[in-house]
Amino acid sequence: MNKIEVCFSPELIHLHELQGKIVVVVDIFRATTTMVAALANGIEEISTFADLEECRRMKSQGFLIGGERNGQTVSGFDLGNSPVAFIKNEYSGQKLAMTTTNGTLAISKSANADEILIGAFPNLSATIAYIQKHRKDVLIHCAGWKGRFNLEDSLYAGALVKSLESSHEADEDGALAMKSLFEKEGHQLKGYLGQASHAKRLQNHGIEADIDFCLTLDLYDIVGKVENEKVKAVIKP
Ligand SMILES: O=C(O)[C@H](CS(=O)(=O)O)OP(=O)(O)O
Repeated sequence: MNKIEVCFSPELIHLHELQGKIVVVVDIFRATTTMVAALANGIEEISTFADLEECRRMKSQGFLIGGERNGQTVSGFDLGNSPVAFIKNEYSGQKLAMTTTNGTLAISKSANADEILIGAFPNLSATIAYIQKHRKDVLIHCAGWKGRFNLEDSLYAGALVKSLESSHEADEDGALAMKSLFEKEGHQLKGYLGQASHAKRLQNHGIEADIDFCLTLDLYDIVGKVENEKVKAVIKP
């Protein structure tokens, strides 16, 4: 049986071994959900940047540039960090460069993993199917918020731990705790996560549609995967 564990913040990732594992990076609100929505709606590949100015420079190389700081679209960028911006296929065929507060940092801190997947509720089942097929130990890397624990990434971690229980043993307390949380609250994702502090921040920015989208299950049959430092869609797990 393989193992599954949870890291609750990029600040704690140094405590975990990444080599040989599939690392699932998750930032439900909103970076990884936005990446999955972008790929499912025709974006060819996504380059991620922790540094804002590096990301901005990609515009001159023909990239669409998307990003936020403190939840607000960066001045001069084409897009912010909203998954809903992609759902009408408007940017199909383009390459996206992206920088966000938490999600892109978690991806850069996962570089030593065997494989890096991009986790989101709208492609939860596809990601589960990919992991079941590839049979490796799994580490769920929650992006959290500015180094802190958050509810939404942790509940997603619980959903993965629960769904993989026949193939992956949760042998550490974080994974066991999140499985219990998902067993208790997973049936009412939108009700439970509506109280999360990041959901409230998004409400304050007037972007309730993003919350709803980020908590919708299984809209897409693709897996987001980092290949040669770009996030791409794997269509068939
Ligand atoms: O855009 C978001 O929702 C957040 C912004 S912040 O952390 O609330 O400042 O960024 P993300 O990297 O997607 O968590």
